[in-house]
Amino acid sequence: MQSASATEPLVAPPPAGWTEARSRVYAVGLAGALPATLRPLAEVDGHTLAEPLTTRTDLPAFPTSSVDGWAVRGEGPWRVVGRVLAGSAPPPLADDGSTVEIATGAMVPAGATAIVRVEESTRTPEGLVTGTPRPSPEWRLPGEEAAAGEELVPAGTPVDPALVGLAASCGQDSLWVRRPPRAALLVFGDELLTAGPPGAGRVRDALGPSVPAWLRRYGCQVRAADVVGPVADTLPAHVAALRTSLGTADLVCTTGGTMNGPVDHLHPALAALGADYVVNTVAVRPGFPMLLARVTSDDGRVRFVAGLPGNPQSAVVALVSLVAPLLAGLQGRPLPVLPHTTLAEPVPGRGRYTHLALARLDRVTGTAYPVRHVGSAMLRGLATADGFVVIAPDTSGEPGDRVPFVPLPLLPGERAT
Ligand SMILES: Nc1nc2c(c(=O)[nH]1)N[C@H]1C(S)=C(S)[C@@H](COP(=O)(O)OP(=O)(O)OC[C@H]3O[C@@H](n4cnc5c(N)ncnc54)[C@H](O)[C@@H]3O)O[C@H]1N2
Ligand code: MOO
Repeated sequence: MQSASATEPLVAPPPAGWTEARSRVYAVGLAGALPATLRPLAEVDGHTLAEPLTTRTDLPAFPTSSVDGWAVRGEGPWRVVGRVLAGSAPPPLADDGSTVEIATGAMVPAGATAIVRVEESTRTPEGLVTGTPRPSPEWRLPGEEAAAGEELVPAGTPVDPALVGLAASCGQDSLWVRRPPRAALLVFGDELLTAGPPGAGRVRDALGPSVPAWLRRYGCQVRAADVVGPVADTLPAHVAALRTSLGTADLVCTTGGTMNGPVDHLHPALAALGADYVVNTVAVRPGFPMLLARVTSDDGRVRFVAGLPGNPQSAVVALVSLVAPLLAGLQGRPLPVLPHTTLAEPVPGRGRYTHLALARLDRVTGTAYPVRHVGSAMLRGLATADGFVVIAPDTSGEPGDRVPFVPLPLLPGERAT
């Protein structure tokens, strides 16, 4: 591991290619994956499976009637010898010509040869049951869905409500999971206003209110107290703010100060903290000065600082490029596979840089349309886009080209109109 004292600048590796940066950051996140803990089912939504989900029994665990009716043995008419409701283990149906009334979900008694639906049965005046069973079985066999011990879902899968329900059906009371990462945000820039209209050389802080929301959509926990800024444009203030945030957060995002301007203190602050770079600058436009650094504390605990460039759209490019793969690794999830989309219109390349170009997806065809107002200082284009099309270095995008697409972490219903 590289380290540096406060007096020597950090050794800056050359710009990483965008694809390489994604996979490097992911691998480093995975190597520092959050600890696995055993949590009750009611608390695991949004966590990540640290062990595969297995079933403790066959599913279903017993032959289960799928209808209300009569479990019969042999040929009818059948003599009624009892009733079996869901929730108990019935005695066997011992004699041909006998039947028990059965409810949906009840265990089918041993010896039953068919089930006649109640609406397809009749009672004789003597109380015997008649009817014709359907040709296909009316009950579910043990192991039809899964066999005892079978792995149903691999480790690394995000836990969602469907998975929680499945785990309960499998007889699990708790699961080994990795928790959502804790993230913090430090906003740098004395020129930033936190209220009112911009003017007279000052701009509104657009990232303090929005980056925590993006981070939450990537599954992070971000407490209001962990959003700090603007931090004063001095090195001691930067170092102190980073040190405090790193005390509780797994990932501290910072905005601004990634370059070498007169008040850009991020790099010297990282040096003062003994951080080492995972990635320092990425050959992507916009967002080139983005970085990810790693801070290892005396107890061996690893935490990360993601330096998001100050230009607001560039900050979001850094989120999708570095922060998303890092978070996947930290949670033990797979590196997100990028879907492909077809370009509806030309998209220029950016020479030897990868170009991440904001685009909107046609909901019906899945085709990508570049949006307008996409300068790195602008957010207007972002607010209408679904994500970014990826134009590889030394290429340009032509209509009909299939290109990777980096989605924004939008929720169902957003961008629907
Ligand atoms: N000499 C060079 N200067 C710059 C280069 C370069 O290659 N050589 N690269 C430019 C690029 S690319 C970017 S991106 C920015 C990155 O700058 P920093 O990360 O150091 O950010 P700042 O200088 O603090 O701010 C840049 C810009 O963004 C505005 N800003 C910052 N924070 C916010 C915020 N929270 N909300 C809204 N706007 C914000 C800030 O006012 C500046 O206009 O560097 C270029 N310079
Ligand atoms: O690429 Mo900067 O990141 O142009 O805004």
